[in-house]
Amino acid sequence: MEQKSLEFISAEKIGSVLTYKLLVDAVERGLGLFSQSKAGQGAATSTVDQPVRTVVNVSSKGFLGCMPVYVEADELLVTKLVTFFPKNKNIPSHHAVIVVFHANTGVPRALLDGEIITTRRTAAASVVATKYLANGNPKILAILGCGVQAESHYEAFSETFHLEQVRIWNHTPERAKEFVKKSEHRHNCVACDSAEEAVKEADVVVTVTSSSTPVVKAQWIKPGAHLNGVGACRPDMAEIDPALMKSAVVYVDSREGALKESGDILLSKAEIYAEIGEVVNGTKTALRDKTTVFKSLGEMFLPQ
Ligand SMILES: NC(=O)C1=CN([C@@H]2O[C@H](COP(=O)(O)OP(=O)(O)OC[C@H]3O[C@@H](n4cnc5c(N)ncnc54)[C@H](O)[C@@H]3O)[C@@H](O)[C@H]2O)C=CC1
Ligand SMILES: O=C(O)C1=NCCCC1
Repeated sequence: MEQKSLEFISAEKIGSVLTYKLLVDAVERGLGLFSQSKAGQGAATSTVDQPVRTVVNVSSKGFLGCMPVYVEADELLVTKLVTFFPKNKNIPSHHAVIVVFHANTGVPRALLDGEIITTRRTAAASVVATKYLANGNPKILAILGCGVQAESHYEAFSETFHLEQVRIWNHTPERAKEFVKKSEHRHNCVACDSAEEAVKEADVVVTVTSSSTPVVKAQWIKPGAHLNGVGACRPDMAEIDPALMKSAVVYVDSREGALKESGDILLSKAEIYAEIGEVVNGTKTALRDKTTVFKSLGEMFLPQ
C-alpha cells in the first residue's frame, strides 16, 4: 500500500531551481498541450483537463482563485490556490499554494509555496508570446506598472532578448525611479514621466498594473509592436484601450478563460484570433508584422 508522505517545497527551494530558461520551455510546451486538448470541456479522454478557474470574491477586498489541472502526459494532478488582494500594504498583493496529487491514486504528494511560481511563470508566458509575435528582435521594452510582475518581466525579458532600453512607468512616479535605481545592472532602464513616453517607440509593451481602467492608448503604440496584457484578470477590469483591442490581432492563453474573465476582451468586444498554444502547435499563424496583443490570464502548467 502506498504510504502518504506529503512533502513541503519552500519558496527558497523553488527560487533556487526555477530558472526562466526552464520555465519558458515548460510553459511553451504546456500552452501547446492545452490548445491541442479538449481542455476544460470535461471530456474523459482529454490529455489536459483544465477548466476555467473558479473565483470567489472576498467582498471588495480581493479574490481567491482555484485553478485545477490534469496533464495526462506528465501524470500531473495539480491545483493552485491563489489570492489577489490589491490593497495590501507592505506585503505582496498575490499569495499562492500549489497542491500536487498522484495522478494514478489521488494521493497528495507535495505542497508547494506558489508565490515564486506565479511570479516567474507569468513572465515566462509573456516571453513565449513575445518570441512568437514580436516583429524581429525587440530592442525597446516598455513596462507599465512597477510591482512584483514588473520585476519578473524585467528579469525574464532581459535574459531572453538583447534589449537596448527598458522604459519604466508607474502611476506613482517615485516607484518607477526606485525600480530603475534598485540595481546597478539596470543601466539600460529609464523611468518615464508618462505612459505615452514609455510606450511610443517600444517594440514590446508589458502592462502589469492593478488598474481597472486602461493605462495604454491605441495611438501611442508603434505599428507592428507587440503588447503583453498581464493585469486586468476580471471581467470588469481593463488595462488596454478598447480601440487597441479592436485594431490589434489578439492572442490569448485560453479562449474559454478570456471569454469569461477578461474585461479587455469582453468590454471592447474584440475578436480573439488564436490561443498562443495554437501558434506553438503551428495550427494558427504568428502575424508578426501586425500590431499584436497577448492577453494573459494565467493558465498554469508546471514543469515535469
Ligand atoms: N496574467 C497572469 O497570469 C497574472 C496576472 N497578474 C496580474 O498582474 C498585475 C500585476 O501584478 P503584481 O505585479 O503582482 O502586483 P503588484 O501589487 O506587485 O503591483 C501592482 C502595480 O500596479 C500599480 N497600480 C495600482 N493601481 C494602479 C492604477 N490605478 N493605475 C495604474 N497602476 C496601478 C501599482 O503601483 C504597482 O506598480 C495584477 O493585475 C495581477 O492580478 C498577476 C499574476 C499572474
Ligand atoms: O494565474 C495567476 O496566478 C493569476 N492570474 C490572474 C491574477 C491572479 C493570479
